[in-house]
Amino acid sequence: MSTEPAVEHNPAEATPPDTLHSTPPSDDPGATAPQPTEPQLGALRAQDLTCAIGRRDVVAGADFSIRPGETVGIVGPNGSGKTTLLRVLAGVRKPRTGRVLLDGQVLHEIGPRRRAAAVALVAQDEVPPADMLVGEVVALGLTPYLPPWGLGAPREQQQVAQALTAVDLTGFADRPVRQLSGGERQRVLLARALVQDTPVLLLDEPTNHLDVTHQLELLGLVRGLRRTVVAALHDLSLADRYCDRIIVLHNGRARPPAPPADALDPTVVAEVFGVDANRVVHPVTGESHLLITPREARR
Ligand SMILES: Nc1ncnc2c1ncn2[C@@H]1O[C@H](COP(=O)(O)OP(=O)(O)OP(=O)(O)O)[C@@H](O)[C@H]1O
Repeated sequence: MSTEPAVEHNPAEATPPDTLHSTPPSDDPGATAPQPTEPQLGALRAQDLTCAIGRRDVVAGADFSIRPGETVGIVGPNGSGKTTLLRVLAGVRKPRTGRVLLDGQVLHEIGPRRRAAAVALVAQDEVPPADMLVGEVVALGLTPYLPPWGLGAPREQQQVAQALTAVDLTGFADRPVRQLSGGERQRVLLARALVQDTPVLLLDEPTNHLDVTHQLELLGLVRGLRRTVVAALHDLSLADRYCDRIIVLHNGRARPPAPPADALDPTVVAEVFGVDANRVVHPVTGESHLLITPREARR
């Protein structure tokens, strides 16, 4: 059967989900609790990447690096190429020119099984077969780690149950997919990607269909994972709040990843999206929020 080398990142050896950004340093000299180390895997590098559909270049000359464990947003108007770029970063679409390096290896030269253990993509509006059970869909994320016909072990069921709990779908494993709402289906697909336990997680519009509570929970969850996350997002305020850096796509180009305050500077937002952006301080939390308003609102 498969002659692919052993996977590099087996969930059986994976560290339990931990918070990358939120663990404060201990000031107790006697404290023995181990501090989480920075993730070692999941460095993505786009080298002079041109992504095309047919003969048309959708994004040209993209050149950037994403560090292991970073959460990077991709924003841009409709049709600017967010999905196309994500699919190239996932290895499911070949670039027209340039290459993607994953931990120094050319992504498109890695075999499908090993790639599936390294990169998970939650596509926009994917609809799993309606007659599958929720647990079966989530278990598909374990496929790269299993021997042929290896599904069904208690350990796998436990991993599926944990992932469903992480996306607030405890007890859904035996529900048919056809009985789910759009938002619940979206969270099942995220659970599948969680059990896939890859160093890199690519999300295409992950908050589509989600109510406001689950939008915030989902982005908080993925940001707390010790993984590299790249997410295409339409909501600039959410991108501003949850991303370490943001790539803005505009006129066929990808601006280099920059911290939200720079990437979503009011001048950039006005030029790219034609709306006004203002930073305001939340009156209760004191946090900075990006406020988007239509241009005519100021007239
Ligand atoms: N299968 C296809 N055939 C031809 N053109 C396509 C195809 N898929 C996408 N395109 C075009 O490629 C461009 C980029 O599409 P893409 O889906 O990557 O944009 P996007 O930024 O993700 O858009 P949205 O915000 O609407 O989801 C668009 O102009 C789109 O019309």
